[in-house]
Amino acid sequence: MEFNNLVCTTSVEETTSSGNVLKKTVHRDASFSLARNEFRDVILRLNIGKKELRYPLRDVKIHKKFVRDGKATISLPDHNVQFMLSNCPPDKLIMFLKTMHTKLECLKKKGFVSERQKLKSELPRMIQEISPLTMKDLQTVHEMRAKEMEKSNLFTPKGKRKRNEMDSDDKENVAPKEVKVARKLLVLAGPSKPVLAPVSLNKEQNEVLSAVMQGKNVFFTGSAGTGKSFLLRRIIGALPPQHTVATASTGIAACHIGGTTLHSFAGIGSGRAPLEQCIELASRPQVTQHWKRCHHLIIDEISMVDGDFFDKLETVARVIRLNDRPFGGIQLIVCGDFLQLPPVARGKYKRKFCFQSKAWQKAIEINMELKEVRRQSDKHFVNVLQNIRLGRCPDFVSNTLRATAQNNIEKHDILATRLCTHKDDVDHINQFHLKNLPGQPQLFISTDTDPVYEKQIDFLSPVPGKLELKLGAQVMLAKNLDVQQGLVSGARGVVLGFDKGNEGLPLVKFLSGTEVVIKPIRWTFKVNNGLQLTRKQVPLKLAWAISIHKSQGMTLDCVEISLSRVFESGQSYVALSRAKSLEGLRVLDFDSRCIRADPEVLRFYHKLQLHQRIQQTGWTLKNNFDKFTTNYSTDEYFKLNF
Ligand SMILES: Nc1ncnc2c1ncn2[C@@H]1O[C@H](COP(=O)(O)OP(=O)(O)OP(=O)(O)O)[C@@H](O)[C@H]1O
Ligand SMILES: [Mg+2]
Repeated sequence: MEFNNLVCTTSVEETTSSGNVLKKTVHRDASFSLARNEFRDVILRLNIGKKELRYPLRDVKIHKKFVRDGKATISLPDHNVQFMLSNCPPDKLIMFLKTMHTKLECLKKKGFVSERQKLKSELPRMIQEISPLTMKDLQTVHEMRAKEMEKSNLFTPKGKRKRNEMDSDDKENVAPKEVKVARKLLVLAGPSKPVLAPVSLNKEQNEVLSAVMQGKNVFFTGSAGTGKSFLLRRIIGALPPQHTVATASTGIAACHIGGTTLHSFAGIGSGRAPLEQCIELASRPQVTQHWKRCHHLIIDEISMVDGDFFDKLETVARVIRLNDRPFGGIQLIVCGDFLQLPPVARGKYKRKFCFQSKAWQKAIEINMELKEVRRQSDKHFVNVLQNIRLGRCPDFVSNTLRATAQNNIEKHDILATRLCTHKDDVDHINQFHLKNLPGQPQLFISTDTDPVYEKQIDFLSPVPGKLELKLGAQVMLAKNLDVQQGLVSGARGVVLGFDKGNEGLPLVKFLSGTEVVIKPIRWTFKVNNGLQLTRKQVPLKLAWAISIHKSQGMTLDCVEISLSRVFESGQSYVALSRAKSLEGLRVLDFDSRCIRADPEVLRFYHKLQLHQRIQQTGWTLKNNFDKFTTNYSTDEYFKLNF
């Protein structure tokens, strides 16, 4: 990601030396960059229209509490000026601030060239773009911080301990923030690479990102675990937050990408009312405002979005935005896997997938496919899952899955999570097991923004407002706490006790063997009327069972599946593909009849691949027509919309 051209809205405040604001101007299309002059000073450049302002940096104060929302304040007391940045792509802003801070720290270590020396200098004048952060920069800052720590007597001679004698909490607390950042970056980058090179996306993910950044309407798909949601989070981080709306078809999936549900954004209720009524609903001032402000609409788990709903959305967007282009000119970034869960069937109506809608044909410009599976590393398991995805069940697939029935996946008293086809079963299993545990239950009640929105928060939140736990309760983490320690969303554990010294918070042992007291954390949910709802709660949920529907999008440690009541195409695939490994999976009653893929979806994917092959090989339709049309009539072939 190019870090050194931060386009955003900025308010420039000229201040007195005591900080009083003398003058304030707001610029919508400002751009900040960092540069060096002939004395190696770090220069902050601000471009407003044709004007360029330059500020050599010495003392900088950064307020970054809302950096994830694309906002920050940079104060330069030496220059009596401060900049309030907003609508910055969050990831870019973070990189920019890190670079500015680290480069300045390094310069402080080397020492500034004095004004006197500058006056005497005969160096030719020059200004050049600053280089990206390197490992050397980080090491310099790391060393400086360590020295500062020593100086500030945090390591008193008496209390001095070797690092490996500390427990993990100590390590986290002792490391200053900069060192933690440095560590993280050290892990991400190879030793000789600039640290801010695009680090963690693979080639195909980067291709999607670059199509998105070119403003194309993109649909990207791929099997379960190919990193679609992972990539979406990067895409969200690269777009201006005020104009970007991240949504998903379900509350849980929306929570994975820090967004809201598509229905909540659309503001047209269930979308089943006649079009005129939907338009009326969307014409309410607050809803209209959101539609107008949205330039980039992101939708995850598109497979569960109903095609008719998608069509209505498209018309509503055009009408409300008074713009005839598809979706009223909004850029669409859509992802999901149509071979996973389909839209919920509505009575006698025939199910319509999104790709069967007129809006889809009109709007989607580029189709891309991620092929590298990241969730599972075992090639054999990946192969089994690929067959299931396509509704195939050759012998090696059924043999492999049947063999898992013998798997002993219980460890450290942590039982496998049962994935259920029906929600009622989930509640029943969890409550039954909890009740049967001896001891008093401990209740954890969330702190929500406003009890009035409890239902809405319940729908969006991955954790309940009232969480009842007991010693021995099977639990699952609902948020990434420490990726390196394996404390990620979906990680399985068991409650070992309640820490009296810590407000009675639950002490949980995880499969990795790590034992941690789980503290409440805050979730923020954006809803359509501009409100930000929050819930503060212990990030745990009961995990004897969860529904397959809610598991879509998740990565799970140890799962047990009974497929006998599967009723949807794709349901078995979603369930099985949550497991990270065959060792962490137990299929109780495998029956090849429960492996089903929707023929319409298969046809859609077939066409998609056909189209990609044509593009890749550059073959002309005319010369190679026969090779591609084995499954299609000529008519059908020419109807291909790719
Ligand atoms: N480039 C990457 N580098 C490291 N890990 C990755 C990368 N891409 C994906 N992952 C990891 O792979 C796992 C699966 O990713 P993710 O949940 O985004 O897949 P998905 O395609 O959205 O799956 P599903 O279809 O089940 O929703 C996650 O643990 C994620 O962190
Ligand atoms: Mg996903």
